[in-house]
Amino acid sequence: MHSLDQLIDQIKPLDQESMKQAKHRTDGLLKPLGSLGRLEDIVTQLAGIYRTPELKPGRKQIIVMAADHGVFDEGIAVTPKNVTAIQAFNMTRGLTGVCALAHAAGVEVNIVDVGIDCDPLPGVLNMKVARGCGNIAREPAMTREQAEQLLLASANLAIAQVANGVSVLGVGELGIGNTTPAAAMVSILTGTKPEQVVGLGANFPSDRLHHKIAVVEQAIACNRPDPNDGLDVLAKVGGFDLVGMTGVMLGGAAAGVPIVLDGFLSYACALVACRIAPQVWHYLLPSHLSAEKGSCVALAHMDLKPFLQLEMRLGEGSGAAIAMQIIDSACSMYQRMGKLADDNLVLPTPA
Ligand SMILES: O=C(O)c1ccc[n+]([C@@H]2O[C@H](COP(=O)([O-])O)[C@@H](O)[C@H]2O)c1
Ligand SMILES: Cc1cc2nc[nH]c2cc1C
Repeated sequence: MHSLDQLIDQIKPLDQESMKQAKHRTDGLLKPLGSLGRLEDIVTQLAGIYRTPELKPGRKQIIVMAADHGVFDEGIAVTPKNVTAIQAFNMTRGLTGVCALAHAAGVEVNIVDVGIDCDPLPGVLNMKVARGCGNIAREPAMTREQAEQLLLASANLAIAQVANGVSVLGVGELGIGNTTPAAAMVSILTGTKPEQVVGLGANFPSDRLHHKIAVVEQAIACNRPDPNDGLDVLAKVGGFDLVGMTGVMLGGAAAGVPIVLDGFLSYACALVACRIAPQVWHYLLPSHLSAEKGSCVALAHMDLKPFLQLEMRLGEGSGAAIAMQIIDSACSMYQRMGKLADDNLVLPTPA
């Protein structure tokens, strides 16, 4: 995809005929109508996304976008900044939370450096824009051109994965300090005050939360992003990891596969992706409700109801990995259950 307009044009509305056929088939399965609840909705959505009622299993992959944030210098996180690089490397060794959960779900993890503050890491795809983005409390995170180019490159990465056989994409991230820009994005895109969406991230002390709120307020006041212009929001108060995740959402939708969300950072990106291309919404599948403050505000704004509530707040795509098992369960229901109409409602005649 060469331009953002082209990318947006590529995202089609879901195929209504396939959805109708999938729903009809699900209604005819050996169960009371509607009794498998949201599993039934998932199948209908998948049929609309894949544009066929014949659902075939394919590869599942989580793309983890990793980057550092200039706003770290404002003292908004307690984790050392180099943990972004260390954890990105640990992804390649299979040691992180998402790696363990993805293993259980038969999901691939694809780790991408879009702006970690370190030299390129072995085994990590290098799409580094810079070693960390600008400090949003004092300047834009990046230029509009950088945001647009990274958005397109990330969308193209997602499209290439689909061309190589991936049929379900999940989003994940790594970025010490990234709950600060994400809170700014959620605040702007939902019209909610920062104090209602700024949370503790990775264990920020609650008695210093007022400082993190003040930094988000300062970022918004200094950059004045236009809430109607998603790219402006990303460039001014986002970060490279957040642009990367948004690009994967747009690219995955353009390539016609479902996008499984993860935690708070993914909600901020989904909000901006829907602002850039409202049709993306139909391709999104929520996973869990992150424990991060602001999660309910963001999800409610998009009318997305998470499947799971596990009090998780790790990020990395950990919730997406678990939700992919729910998608597999929905497909298994659709493919393996007997039909109401067959001779499945009779007992064998006694010999
Ligand atoms: O996924 C979530 O909802 C989530 C909530 C809080 C923190 N995190 C992770 O923790 C890091 C950001 O936290 P912080 O405190 O450094 O802004 C980043 O690497 C995220 O992956 C993730
Ligand atoms: C150890 C650790 C792992 C993470 N994964 C995502 N964010 C993280 C933050 C920390 C601190």
